Amino acid sequence: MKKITRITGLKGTLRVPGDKSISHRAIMFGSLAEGTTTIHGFLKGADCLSTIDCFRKTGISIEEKEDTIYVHGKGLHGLHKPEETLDVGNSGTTTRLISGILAGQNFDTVLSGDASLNSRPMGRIMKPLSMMGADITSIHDTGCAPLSIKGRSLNAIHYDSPVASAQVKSCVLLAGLYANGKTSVTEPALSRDHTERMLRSFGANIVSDKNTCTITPPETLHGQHIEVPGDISSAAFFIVAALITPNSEITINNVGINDTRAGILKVCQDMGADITLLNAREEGGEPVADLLVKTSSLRGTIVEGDIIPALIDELPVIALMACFAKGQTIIKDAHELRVKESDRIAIMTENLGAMGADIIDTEDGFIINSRSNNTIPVLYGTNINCSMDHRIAMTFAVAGLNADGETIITDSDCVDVSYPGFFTQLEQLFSQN
Ligand SMILES: O=C(O)C1=C[C@@H](OP(=O)(O)O)[C@@H](O)[C@H](O)C1
Ligand SMILES: C=C(OP(=O)(O)O)C(=O)O
Repeated sequence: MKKITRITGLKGTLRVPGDKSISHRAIMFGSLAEGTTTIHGFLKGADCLSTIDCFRKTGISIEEKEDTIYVHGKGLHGLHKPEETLDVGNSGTTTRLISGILAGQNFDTVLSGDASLNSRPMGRIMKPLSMMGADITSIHDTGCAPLSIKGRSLNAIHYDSPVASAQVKSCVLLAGLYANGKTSVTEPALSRDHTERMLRSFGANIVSDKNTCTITPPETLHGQHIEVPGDISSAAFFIVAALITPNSEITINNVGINDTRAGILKVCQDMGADITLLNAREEGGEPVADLLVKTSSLRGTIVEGDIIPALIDELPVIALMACFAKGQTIIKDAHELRVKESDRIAIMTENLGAMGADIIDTEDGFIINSRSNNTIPVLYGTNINCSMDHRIAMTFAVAGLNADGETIITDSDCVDVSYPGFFTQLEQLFSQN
């Protein structure tokens, strides 16, 4: 449990933990490669630890020495049948990506996670995998995990995905490693492209053309060194905190700003935010920069269309930011928020409404108005129900810094899913005033 109260400003420099999406993929692809993959900057959040645990249970040795993770890959056909159910914890990424890999093995597995994970839709991967000839079923016939996967040889397909989801795209591409020809996926808007970039660096032949990418099954993948950039989805909480809290100026070093992830920077710019990108560079095949963020006078905007996949996990904190912007903000085309760790549309509307914000939910987003003509509306602290959803807990920690009274976050430990140490780093920025 955490109690948060209003602060007078955020000052200082920080580095956020490694990117969650890249950390998962480094373990997975390293396990399937020949030789050792070394990973620097790996995110030791609960989700990525679930990925490590699953691969260890399939016989991969993964060690940690002095902040580097060593994955001793056994090649594309080196995994073993696990002796028990693979526990995917709270992690949708682990579940959907590993399913693509397991579908093409010569053994059977069962995957299961926590209550939230086991209520998230898996039909979206069961459908394309079944088209490839995979044997994957929802054990309780709910369309959700636990999943039973009976490994077998797979057929190459072209899949037109109805949803812009990197997890679906990656699942199909990973199954494509084991298919009898070229497998391609077309998505309605481009989702994060870390799988394509990293698999290419491991030696796979992947061609991307607009919203379609095609994989030719490789003979082998080769172990790599991966430098994991800071996670922009984690940086987002500090970006918004500095923008909406008076007297703030912070620098966030080493943030991944891949175009397919950095939609929040575009939205902040549209809202009039004062953010400067410093030292833009490329590290380990991913664009990275340091971000200088200052308190800003914000205006409302419309967030919709193809940018949504590039900021999907940031929408809760963007909705909070909109409460501090002059005028109206409309967020739409974000139906996917309803099937994350919680229904993030419902939970944001419930909690921001309880704090006094003018927010209504729509089928696929929110409409948010400033509460008054003042640029600084008043939010009131209250008890936050975050349904064990890490991004909701962190969003309301930021809200509480700008609310009257106490904001109480009961399930605050859930931040460990993607950001262990979040509260300590946040506190360090206000103790420096
Ligand atoms: O591929 C990934 O690493 C992720 C993809 C996104 O999910 P969807 O593919 O369901 O949009 C995102 O929300 C999740 O946090 C991580
Ligand atoms: C949706 C998320 O992750 P996942 O789908 O991997 O559980 C997230 O981290 O916000």
